[in-house]
Amino acid sequence: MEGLASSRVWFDFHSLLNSSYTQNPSSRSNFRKLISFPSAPIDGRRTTNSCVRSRSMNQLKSGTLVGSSIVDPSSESILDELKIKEWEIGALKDELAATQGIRIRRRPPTNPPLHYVGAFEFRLQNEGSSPRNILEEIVWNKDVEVTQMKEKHTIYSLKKALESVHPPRDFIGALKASYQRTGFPGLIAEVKKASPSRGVLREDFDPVEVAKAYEKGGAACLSVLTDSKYFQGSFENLEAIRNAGVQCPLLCKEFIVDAWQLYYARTKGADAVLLIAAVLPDLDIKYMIQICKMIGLTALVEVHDEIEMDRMLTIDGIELIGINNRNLETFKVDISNTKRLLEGERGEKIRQKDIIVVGESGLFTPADIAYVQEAGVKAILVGESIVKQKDPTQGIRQLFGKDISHP
Ligand SMILES: O=P(O)(O)OC[C@@H](O)[C@@H](O)c1c[nH]c2ccccc12
Repeated sequence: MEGLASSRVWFDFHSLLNSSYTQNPSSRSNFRKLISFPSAPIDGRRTTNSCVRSRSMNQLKSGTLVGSSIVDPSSESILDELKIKEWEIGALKDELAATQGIRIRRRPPTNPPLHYVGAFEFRLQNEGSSPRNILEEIVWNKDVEVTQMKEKHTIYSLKKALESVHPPRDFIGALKASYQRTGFPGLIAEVKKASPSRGVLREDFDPVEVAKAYEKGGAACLSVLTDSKYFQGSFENLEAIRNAGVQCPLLCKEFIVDAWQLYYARTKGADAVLLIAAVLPDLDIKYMIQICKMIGLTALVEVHDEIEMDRMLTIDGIELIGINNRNLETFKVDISNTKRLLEGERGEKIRQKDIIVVGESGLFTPADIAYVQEAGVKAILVGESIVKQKDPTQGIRQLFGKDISHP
C-alpha cells in the first residue's frame, strides 16, 4: 500500500516537472492538488509554503484533522500513511525548490516510518538529515520555532491584533526622500548585537539607544534583528524601538519561512520584512508579497547571485531588491557582488521595472559607498561598521565621510 502510494506520488511529480510545471498552468494546479493534501488553508486559500509541512501532524495527533474527513487519531495505519504523505511532501517541495536553483532544503518534518518503502531517491536525499550549512541550520531551527509560536499566537488572534496596530510607515518613501535630501544612498541602519560570522559586535548593547543614535545620524530606516538564537535579537527590541518615539520605518530582520511570521511582524510594529530568495521558492515569494501588500508591509527581497536575481525579476510586484554581499551559506563577503548583479541586461531590466536596489553587507568606508552607488544602488543596509562605534551617530558620519543628519 505505502509503496504504491509513494510511487504514484513520485511518478506524478516527475510527470508534472517534465510537463514544465513552472510554465504550464494546468500542471501547476494539478501539482497544488497533489501536494496540498494535508494542509489547512491560511487566509482561506491554499499555499504550497511551509504551512503545509509544519502543522498537519500535530493537528492529526490531536484529532483535529484538516480537510474534509474526520480521522480517529488512534488509527495507527492512517497516521502512518499520513506521516509518509507529509514526509513525501517535504521531499517534493525540496525537489521543486531545487529546480529553481535553491540549495537550502527545508527541515524534514519527521523521518518516514521504519517500514517505508518509497522512491530510492527520496531516501537518499533525506538520509541522515542534518543541515549542510549555517543558513540551512538557521532555517530548520526557525521552522521549529515558528511551529511553537503559532500555537501561542493563532493567525486569528494576530489578525485581530492588526486592527489596533498603528498604520505602517512608508519604507520606500523614506529611502527615496533620503536619497533626494543627501545625494547618498538612503541608509537602512541595522540594530545588530551579534552575528554567527562575527560574534558579538557590541557588548553594551542597548537597542533603543542605538536606534536613536542612528536616527540622529541621518538614517532613513532601521533594520532590527529579531532572531535570538543566532543574532541575539528579539521582537521585544523591535517593539521597544517602535514604542520609544523613533520615527524611522522599521525592517523586521527575520528568517521568514512561513506567512504567519508576516502577520506577527506587523503586530510587533514592523513596516517592512525581509524575504530571502535563497530560502523561498517563487510561489512562496509571490504569495508572501501579496500578503505583505494586504497588511501594509514593504517586502525587501534579498538575492545573492544571478540565478536568484533572475528569478526575482520574473515576479511581478517586487519594488525593493537587496543584493547581499555576504554569502549566507559560507559567510564570504565581496562587495563587487552588488556591481556584478547590476551589470548589463539585468541592470536595464531593474531600471525599467523601477525597482530600488539596496546594497547589503560589508560596507565600511566612503569608498565602499561610492562604489555601490556607482553600481546603481539607491539604498544601503549597514550593520557592523556603525554598530561597533562607541557613538553610532559618529559611525554614520564616518561611513559617509560626511554629516548626513537632518539640519
Ligand atoms: O553587518 P553588515 O556586514 O553591515 O551587514 C548588515 C546586513 O546586510 C546583514 O546583517 C544581513 C543581510 N541579510 C541578512 C539576512 C539575515 C541576517 C543578516 C543579514
